[in-house]
Amino acid sequence: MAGELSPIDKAKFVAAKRAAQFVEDGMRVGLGTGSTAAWLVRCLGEMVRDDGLRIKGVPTSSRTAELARGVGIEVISLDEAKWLDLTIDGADEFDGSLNLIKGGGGALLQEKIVATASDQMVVIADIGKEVESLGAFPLPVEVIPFGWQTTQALIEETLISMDVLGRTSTLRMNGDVPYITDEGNHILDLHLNRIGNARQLALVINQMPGVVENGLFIDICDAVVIGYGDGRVEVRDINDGTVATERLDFVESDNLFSDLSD
Ligand SMILES: O=C[C@H](O)[C@H](O)[C@H](O)COP(=O)(O)O
Repeated sequence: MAGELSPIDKAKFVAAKRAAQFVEDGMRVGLGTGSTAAWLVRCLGEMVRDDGLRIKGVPTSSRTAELARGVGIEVISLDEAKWLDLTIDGADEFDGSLNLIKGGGGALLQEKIVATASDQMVVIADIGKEVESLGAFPLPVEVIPFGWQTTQALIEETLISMDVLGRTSTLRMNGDVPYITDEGNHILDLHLNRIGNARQLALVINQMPGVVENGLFIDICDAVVIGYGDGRVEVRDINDGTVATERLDFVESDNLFSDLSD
């Protein structure tokens, strides 16, 4: 029931519901991963089922692919789509320039490839994800399993030489075993506290042997839809500088909202 959802879940839901309005008939859409993106996929599934919306979705993880198929969205690969009209995804942090940390759910690699292959990327997030400076959320870095400890040591040494605060990293675990991404890799989470120069850090990390990709999304996101627990949503567009706030009045009555609480 709607009343059982936390304010954060309500915020994620309204952000996703509002962002779904950006999706037009015939579009090829990148489908993000995570709890906020899952709301988006459900909203789009409802639009496909009830409004006859025809879209082709490119999922950014096996989890999202399964959910998208389950709600009736036609799923295609990025190679089939080649280029996307729009990608909508969650984020772990976003700053005032709409630079992001992503990968808290382990899907950063496919997410970055898909977002970069899109005309537009829209992030959906609850207001708690906004930060003045990126880095309080541990920065995920996808590394190949071969020699991961050597890669980790190299990353840590480099962070020290760059005088980046924090300097520790941990191998992400799934219970007692290392977490494995969809691409068969591991994730190192870098505990940095605050990232001064995110652009430089992203470039330096990606130059290291063993690193596949990092979770910093710089100059990729075009707009953010921010949800609040009371049903308000704010849409900020970095390209034209517009900010619009509205309240979605369907919160308590929406079928998805009352049926699902994941
Ligand atoms: O790897 C996961 C993704 O980058 C997610 O989009 C990110 O972690 C945000 O997830 P959530 O919406 O569950 O907070």
